[in-house]
Amino acid sequence: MNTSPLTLLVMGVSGSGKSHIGKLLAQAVHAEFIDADDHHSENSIAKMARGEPLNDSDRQGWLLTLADLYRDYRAQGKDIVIGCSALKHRYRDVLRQGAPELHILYLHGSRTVLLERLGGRSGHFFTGEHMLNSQLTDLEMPDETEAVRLDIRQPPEQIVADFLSRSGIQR
Ligand SMILES: Nc1ncnc2c1ncn2[C@@H]1O[C@H](COP(=O)(O)OP(=O)(O)O)[C@@H](O)[C@H]1O
Ligand SMILES: O=C(O)[C@H](O)[C@@H](O)[C@H](O)[C@H](O)COP(=O)(O)O
Repeated sequence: MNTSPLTLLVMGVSGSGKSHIGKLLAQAVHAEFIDADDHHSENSIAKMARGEPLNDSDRQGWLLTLADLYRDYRAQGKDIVIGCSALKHRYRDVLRQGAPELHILYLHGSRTVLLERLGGRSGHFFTGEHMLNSQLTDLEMPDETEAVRLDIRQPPEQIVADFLSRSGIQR
């Protein structure tokens, strides 16, 4: 059995279920869950609160921080699940700098379902429809060699079970 620390990423646009599924996945493998949203700079949070989408330069330091988190957890022998949009190939390359054996769950959904999900959520700093549009424009979907892609219309428990079986993770 492989005992090296698990490094997992749950990715997708806003409303795809990264936080919800990421927490369930972390429970299932007894790992810690980290929400990338908790690591945005104050500037980025203020920018999103004004309804302005983030750009590459806003995301750069944030992604490096997340890569460092993967590195720290690996160094301590601890399993970690991060929920992060990780929209572009080069963003995921930054994350892999801290986690060379990153297992990725890509949560895929239509714009219609995503908007429904965002509409059902309250108390979150990210709400605008045009912000979702911007993320869908930025999104560079991973292919099947990079990630396990699952449909967000499935029940959360099913998504977690399918991901674990398709990525061959046993914990
Ligand atoms: N597979 C699913 N089926 C039904 N509802 C879901 C599913 N995944 C997430 N949700 C719900 O959709 C909303 C958005 O999920 P959330 O985890 O906040 O997304 P994200 O972190 O990607 O923005 C939440 O209300 C969450 O409970
Ligand atoms: O790359 C991005 O632009 C972000 O990840 C970011 O804008 C994120 O989407 C918001 O912080 C909302 O958080 P959720 O994605 O969890 O809804």
